[in-house]
Amino acid sequence: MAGHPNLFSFPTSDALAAQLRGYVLRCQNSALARHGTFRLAVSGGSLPTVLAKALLAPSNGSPEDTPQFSKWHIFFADERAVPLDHEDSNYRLLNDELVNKIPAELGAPIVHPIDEKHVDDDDPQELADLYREDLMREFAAKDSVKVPIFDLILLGCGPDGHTCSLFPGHALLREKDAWVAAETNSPKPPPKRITLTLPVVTHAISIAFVATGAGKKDILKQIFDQEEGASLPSALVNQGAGDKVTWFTDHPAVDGIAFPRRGSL
Ligand SMILES: O=C(O)[C@H](O)[C@@H](O)[C@H](O)[C@H](O)COP(=O)(O)O
Repeated sequence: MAGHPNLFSFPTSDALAAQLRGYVLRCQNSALARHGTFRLAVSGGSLPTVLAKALLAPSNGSPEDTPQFSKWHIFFADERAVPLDHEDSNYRLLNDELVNKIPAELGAPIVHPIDEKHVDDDDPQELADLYREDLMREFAAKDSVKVPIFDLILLGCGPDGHTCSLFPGHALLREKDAWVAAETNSPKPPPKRITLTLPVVTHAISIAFVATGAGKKDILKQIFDQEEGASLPSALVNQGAGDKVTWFTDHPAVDGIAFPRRGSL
């Protein structure tokens, strides 16, 4: 994949949110021009809160700066195998932080949750298979496709370098064919989850990470600056998707990273 990921660092959370808004809306606008809908996937963690700050800010009134939520299909980059109203649910988090706060005049997105009937299964494979079927309906209704091509995937990066529910050293990192995989042994609780796989993540048109705070400094240094970081899940996204990847960070998170970084998009 051509090019290097774009690493941006911002002085404040307001500055980051403003740039993230512009980026997401550019992704939206080109997706709507291409196929009339905006298909994205989001992670859990701190991402939904930052995304809400970005998207619920007032528009400057231009069509380009307006989220057209009724044309959005939101999937989950990863989800925990818990009921949808559980405090660990990424669906609940996204609703609480963003979806339930969208003003009526901006329309409502279609959000694609996991199938709640299977959250108590011992093995989350059925959950993963059902989520794949949902993706098939959206991405492969007319033509068969090898992988779904999301317009945008929004990711977090854990302090161990994980992203989605793809954890360092897990066999899932070698998955080549499946779209959605089951994780039964997540080091970050809860242990049972489903996740998009690396091929799906790296085939997206655009991929953005949001990683802030001094707690991310050591892992970002490994991911960007050190060979030992090359096998970390977040680094594998960088390698697989190159300059399709944009990192939104703050200054404490990139403290000590050697190569130049740009301050605004
Ligand atoms: O559901 C999850 O657990 C997340 O999707 C996970 O991959 C998250 O994005 C990272 O752990 C970063 O989390 P923070 O943004 O909170 O650091």
